[in-house]
Amino acid sequence: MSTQAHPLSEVPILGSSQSAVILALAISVVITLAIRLSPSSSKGGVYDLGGIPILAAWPFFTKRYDFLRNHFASGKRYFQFHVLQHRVVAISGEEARKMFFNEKGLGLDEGYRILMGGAPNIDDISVQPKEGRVKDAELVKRMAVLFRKDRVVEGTDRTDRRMMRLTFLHPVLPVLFDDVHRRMNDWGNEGTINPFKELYDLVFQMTVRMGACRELADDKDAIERLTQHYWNIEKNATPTVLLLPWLPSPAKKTQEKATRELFTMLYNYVYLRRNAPTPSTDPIDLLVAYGDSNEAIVSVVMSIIFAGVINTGAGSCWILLHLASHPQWKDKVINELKALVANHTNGTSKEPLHKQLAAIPLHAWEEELPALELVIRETVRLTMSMTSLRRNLGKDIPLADTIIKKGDFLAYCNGDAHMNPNIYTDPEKFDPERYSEGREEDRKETFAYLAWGVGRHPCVGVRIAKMEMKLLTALILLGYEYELVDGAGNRLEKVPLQDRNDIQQARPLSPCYLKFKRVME
Ligand code: HEM
Repeated sequence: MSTQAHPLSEVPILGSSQSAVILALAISVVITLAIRLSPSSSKGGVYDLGGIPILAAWPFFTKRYDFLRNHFASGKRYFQFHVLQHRVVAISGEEARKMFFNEKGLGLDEGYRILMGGAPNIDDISVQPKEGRVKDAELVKRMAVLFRKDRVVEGTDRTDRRMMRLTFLHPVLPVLFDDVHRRMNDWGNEGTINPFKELYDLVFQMTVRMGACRELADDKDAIERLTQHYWNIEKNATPTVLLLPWLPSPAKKTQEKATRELFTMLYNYVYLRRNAPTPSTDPIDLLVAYGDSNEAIVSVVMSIIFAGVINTGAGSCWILLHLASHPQWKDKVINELKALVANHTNGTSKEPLHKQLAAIPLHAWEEELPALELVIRETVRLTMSMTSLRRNLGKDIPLADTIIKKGDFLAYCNGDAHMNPNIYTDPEKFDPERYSEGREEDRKETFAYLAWGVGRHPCVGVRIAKMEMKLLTALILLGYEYELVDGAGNRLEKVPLQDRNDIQQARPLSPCYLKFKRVME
């Protein structure tokens, strides 16, 4: 393994000393934008919201789901508004959806980076990777290799020769079970947890194990700090930061500070692994073997952790919430999990639950839990009704009687399909049976089911995300009895509605906790 010095001081990270100049510049740009008033109009089949651009765009950043759905409900099929100097076209319907997910020139990353924020981005701290940045498409390839099935099970890799030298037989699954079990022990035998904190913490733990290195995954305090940095970046992705990215607002400064600290923290682990006497099979070592610079590896690991935590965290929480209020599905899943344990372990084993579950082969987790698969499918349909974003990086694209030009943005609310009563009967209802043979509601239109991505950008983490959700569900359903309670500890019979404007964490509209009692070690 090649060594690389630890010149963190050499990494050019800009401070915020230019604040005063930037502030003056920002104010003048805001004034310029604010006076660019235009009336609303309909041109080329696209309705222009008009008005003061910054005000017209504001609800897109504060209540995105309501903003898009309300405009479409009022009869507009396509409408546009401006974010900074950029044109954003919001689209709906099957034809536009097909174009959105299939069109080659539409870039995913730029869409999210500029219109969503919330993810750490080393551009915010002006780090210059010495050997160039890992391109978005390359980054996705790196992730795909790290999360291959055979690596999860036994660590072999047949397609990538550089990685092959380092990927020995090293099953990750038992380590994940150990990690989660150890952290669940901290809950005690009885109590109440906020799933949107505790389960997200467990998902962070698993994602760090899957996407970084053992030194970090074994250090609970370091993961706690890392988690804090991520939430600081996410919580401070305010409309001001997104609409006025040059304004040195407190939120922007907090984001930059968190990104810098996150970068420094991960950089130290990359340095540690690169200079370790013997390479391991951990993801950071594999990325070192790929030949990437320390800075590039940090940016890959940062993205893996963000992509890995956000949706898996929400999915894990909502599976438990929905099962609590649908006892027939809960029983079905529990029976299925018990059968899985009985079929794959020694029925008389005195091993603790997490050890028994860890002994079950991955293929059995993937193939022998049909009811849990349906529950996951339905849960992610409901949680993933957020907005997909793209930027046109290629040639002009015709839409209605208008042209989506290079540099324009497109926004498609997945709720247009997922919450469409013509596709999904009673779409707000949790009804895992809707996918079963004979009903197959998700096949009524092209790309009617978008929860794992479709077309050009399917999710590369789907396999590991499903495994993580199954692992958590199994440990909780078999190891604990639980019910839903509100903030005052009163039992909730019905699951609260999801706040669809909570675009990152997908929390419920009213507080909801899990009251639990341990029933099996
Ligand atoms: C419940 C968990 C998850 C859900 C529901 C989910 C869903 C999605 C969806 C809908 C997309 C497409 C977005 C779009 O078209 O705009 C996507 C893309 C992606 N996902 Fe996931 N995801 C999950 C977990 C993960 C995990 C664990 C990872 C890896 C660490 C991951 C990595 C990615 C990446 C890298 C892409 C972008 C692919 C590309 O640019 O071509 N996801 N995911």
